[in-house]
Amino acid sequence: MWRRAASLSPFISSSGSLIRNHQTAYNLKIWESFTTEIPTQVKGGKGPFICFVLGGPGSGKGTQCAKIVKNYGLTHLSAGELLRREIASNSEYGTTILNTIKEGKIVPSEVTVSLIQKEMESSDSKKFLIDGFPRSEENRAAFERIMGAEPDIVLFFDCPEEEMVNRVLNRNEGRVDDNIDTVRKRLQVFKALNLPVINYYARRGKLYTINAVGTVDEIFEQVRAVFAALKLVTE
Ligand SMILES: Nc1ncnc2c1ncn2[C@@H]1O[C@H](COP(=O)(O)OP(=O)(O)O)[C@@H](O)[C@H]1O
Ligand SMILES: O=c1ccn([C@@H]2O[C@H](COP(=O)(O)OP(=O)(O)O)[C@@H](O)[C@H]2O)c(=O)[nH]1
Ligand SMILES: [Mg+2]
Repeated sequence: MWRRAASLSPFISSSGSLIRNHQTAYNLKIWESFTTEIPTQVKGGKGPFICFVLGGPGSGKGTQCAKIVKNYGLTHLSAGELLRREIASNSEYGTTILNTIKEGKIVPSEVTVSLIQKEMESSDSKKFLIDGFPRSEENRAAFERIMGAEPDIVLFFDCPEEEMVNRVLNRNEGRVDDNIDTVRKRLQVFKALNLPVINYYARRGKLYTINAVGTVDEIFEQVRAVFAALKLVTE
């Protein structure tokens, strides 16, 4: 079992410097994201803790998720990895998914949500880190509708485009979408479809913006402050 404290720690609520003074690469009105209360769960506290991890391609989502898993024991579900696994398994949607990823577009919500749903429902975990999803308002609505759940918090790794492009082009994981043409398309999709989701969660007081420039450890210190403030306790 795990639980959360009833309010944010003084560290975040009094100084708030980690998030409050940060000018985002995309000029988001992140002041709206501030809340002095822990976000309420739509499921009355009965469902698992859900953290969505958002950010452009190469912003460091996967890298930071690995550290969150190590330090806080959340179960990591990367939507992109689930889709790549589906391609590798030659499933009925494999070719469609592959072509969509090559184009930097977004796979139909039903496909992605059903993969996430399968993972969540077959797991005993009570805390999930959902990485790279939702990528559009339609994705978000489909998750809410199908899962009957909302995230408790959303981390946004905010990174300048030039840095994201450099990281993607140097990633060396042999991905079909890590090339300059696809990454340019992915950045357009990110701005057009993913930023509105990020803004939505800012308005809902669930967004924690992390400055994604710096060393992996420096960035993780900001993440640690968010989790410390939430007092996620594993019992
Ligand atoms: N803070 C950082 N500084 C420089 N390179 C980084 C940093 N964080 C991650 N990377 C590298 O950038 C690339 C993209 O990181 P990744 O975690 O895969 O991002 P995302 O999942 O957001 O696309 C990887 O090669 C990773 O090793
Ligand atoms: O919910 C998702 C997650 C990923 N993708 C597709 O998978 C690609 C790679 O996603 P991933 O999260 O692995 O990329 P990252 O942002 O980590 O580089 C995206 O560009 C999309 O084409 C998608 O359609 N829906
Ligand atoms: Mg990733």
